[in-house]
Amino acid sequence: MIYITRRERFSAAHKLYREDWSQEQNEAVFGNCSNPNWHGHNYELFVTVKGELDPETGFLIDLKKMKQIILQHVISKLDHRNINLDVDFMQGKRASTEVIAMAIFDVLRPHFEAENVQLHAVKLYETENNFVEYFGG
Ligand SMILES: Nc1nc2c(c(=O)[nH]1)N=C([C@H](O)[C@H](O)COP(=O)(O)OP(=O)(O)OP(=O)(O)O)CN2
Repeated sequence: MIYITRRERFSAAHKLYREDWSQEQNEAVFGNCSNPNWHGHNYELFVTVKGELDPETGFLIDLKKMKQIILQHVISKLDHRNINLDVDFMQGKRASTEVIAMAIFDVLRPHFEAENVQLHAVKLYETENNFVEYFGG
């Protein structure tokens, strides 16, 4: 079993809030991340897949293919977008780093399975100090 990781980046706006809470409640729980007029992050995404090497190529999966899957299904939907409003796979979900990482995992998993590799982990940095790792449910 071997693992390979591709890094991508995207910039996006979001806020952390619940519509069923007052602004005061949102601020008490989410702090300035609940600012009504949004705020942005430069996210860094690491996607790791695992499987067996193809002895003919020495590849687990062609990194160009890996890049294309991540760009098509994730980055193109998130980059320069509002995560709360614009992103189909985030509708009805909280835009926390944890939830975004889990949603990205669920989006990507079938596309890598179709390439005969297993999605191992999604690591998502929201800031240079804060990141989440998700290994599937
Ligand atoms: N469990 C979570 N907690 C928080 C999340 C989250 O996604 N999951 N998100 C936020 C804010 O959106 C934001 O990421 C926090 O920003 P900040 O604290 O400013 O992060 P920095 O790394 O820049 O902070 P330093 O204090 O400079 O380390 C809050 N909580």
